[in-house]
Amino acid sequence: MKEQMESVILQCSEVTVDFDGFKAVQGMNFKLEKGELRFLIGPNGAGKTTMLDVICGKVKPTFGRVIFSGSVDITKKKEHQIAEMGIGRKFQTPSIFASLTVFENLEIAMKQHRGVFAAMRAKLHSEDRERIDAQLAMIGLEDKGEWRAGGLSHGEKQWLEIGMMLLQEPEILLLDEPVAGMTDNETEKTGELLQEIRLTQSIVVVEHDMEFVRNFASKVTVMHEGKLLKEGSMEEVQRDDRVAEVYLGKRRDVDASRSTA
Ligand SMILES: Nc1ncnc2c1ncn2[C@@H]1O[C@H](COP(=O)(O)OP(=O)(O)OP(=O)(O)O)[C@@H](O)[C@H]1O
Repeated sequence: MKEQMESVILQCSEVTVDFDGFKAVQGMNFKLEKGELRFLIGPNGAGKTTMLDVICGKVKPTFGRVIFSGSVDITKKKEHQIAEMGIGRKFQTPSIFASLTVFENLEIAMKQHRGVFAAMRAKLHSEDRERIDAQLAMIGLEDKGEWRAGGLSHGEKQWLEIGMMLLQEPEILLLDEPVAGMTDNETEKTGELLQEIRLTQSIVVVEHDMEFVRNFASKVTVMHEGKLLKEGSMEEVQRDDRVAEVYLGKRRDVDASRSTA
């Protein structure tokens, strides 16, 4: 039992979000294990992004608890405190410094994490440089460290931002549609990157691209109208009649070709 508790990194219980009388999320339960790569899917307006907003503290729930790392209820914490505790959020639009190099972007992310004194230190230690080089290799940009970040492709910018997040050493990464707008090749590489990250961290991905989900998900959570509709493997989710029903008219999302709708 104790072991089971320790393997849970995030537990959301009965989370409800009310926007002026409209319940975007209603009594949502969500449990994430350490090292999980979880996909959160559902039709438009299901409440997926709002759930990510709750977990990173951008939106405060009107009811419910979000327990991080077994003990802390983060609904009581401020957004920056939650980030410092180890929950990193990546939004759809990359927030990189376009005029700086790829290496400099990573350097800033690392120094931010270490605080203001480190940020003022002019010189990078050799171990810092090694850390950044290792990060560059992990995100597949080892040959582009000296490139201006603004000159990267869309997919590469997304990877750079993921690399910047990783240098802040989060325990959970929250990603909102990371492969939207990517080529097939970039999408595949992103899936492989997420598989590598989950060896050391936990990840929640909100995603509409069903082929991507099928290829890389082990467990999928389906939301509909602010509630949990179904949770299980992609096969289980696809076989579920209620899931098929909520996707009716959008069947291609669940069944067939790539969609980034
Ligand atoms: N700040 C807000 N004020 C009022 N309503 C909101 C606010 N943010 C979201 N909503 C509404 O809450 C519902 C859930 O939105 P949310 O963005 O969480 O859905 P989603 O599942 O992420 O959808 P999508 O896949 O289209 O991004 C929607 O009906 C949306 O219009």
